[in-house]
Amino acid sequence: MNRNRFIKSHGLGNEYIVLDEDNITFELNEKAIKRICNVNFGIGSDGILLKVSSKNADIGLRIYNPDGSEAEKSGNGLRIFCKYVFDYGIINKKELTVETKGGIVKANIKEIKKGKANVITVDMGKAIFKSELIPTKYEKEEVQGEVILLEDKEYKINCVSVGNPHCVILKESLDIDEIKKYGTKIENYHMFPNRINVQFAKVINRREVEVLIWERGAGFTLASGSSSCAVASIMRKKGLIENEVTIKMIGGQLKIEIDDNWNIRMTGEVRQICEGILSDELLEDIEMYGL
Ligand SMILES: N[C@@H](CCC[C@H](N)C(=O)O)C(=O)O
Repeated sequence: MNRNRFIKSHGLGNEYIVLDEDNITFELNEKAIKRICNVNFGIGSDGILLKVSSKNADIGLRIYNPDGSEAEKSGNGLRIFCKYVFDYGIINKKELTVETKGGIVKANIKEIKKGKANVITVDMGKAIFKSELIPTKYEKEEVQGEVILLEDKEYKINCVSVGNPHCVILKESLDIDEIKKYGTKIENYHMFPNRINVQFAKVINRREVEVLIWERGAGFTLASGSSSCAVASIMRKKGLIENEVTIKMIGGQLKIEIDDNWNIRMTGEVRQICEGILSDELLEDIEMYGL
């Protein structure tokens, strides 16, 4: 394989660049991540997925946000990564395990189109509602319906971890400008020591939910797999939905299933955008300037 080869794919408009630890000639540090993810000075992406080895699973994955921070888990990231290892013959089976910082997940290539993985299911693990494990600084056992005040706005928040931390706000109507304005304030709210991903969610009916997303370390995105799992978990806990629900986002939709023990399964499409080589000039600029 060529040195510094990358592929770029998206899950419902949530885009990721995939790199292989054994195949890059530079250190994937904060400077490099920021520049590669920048749309003007790099390729542009909602994050980077780095293939690493694993002793405990078929393969390992590290997930980076465009601000250089590392995430424990990513739903779209996992489906994109599984498509990559399947399409490029790195793993030659339809059922595989992937080790992330947020735990080991089991994935299943559900639909293959022209020899390439198209629809993928991932068992994302359990929804965790315990405040300190999310983590939050709340002393209460769980953060459900807690009120926060942000300058001129009050929100009732509900928190959950699906491997990474989420803050779900139930709304009667969804406003993109509002999440763009308050997303960053909620992400960085002082009660969230590791920051948090934010969702505004509206129930359409017991099987359909509409969601807007503000991602930790990435900002406003068109879709998010772990956010979909988080929203479904909170809504299920409140008895607002059935155990199988379609999460509708700007970029597309995902099917989320939650069993009685809070195990979450996510199913959705992934599409490749392009593949290429990071140029020597880009690597020189990372070295010299960062972003
Ligand atoms: N887009 C992702 C979530 C990526 C990680 C997130 N920004 C975090 O910091 O936890 C998804 O599809 O789940």
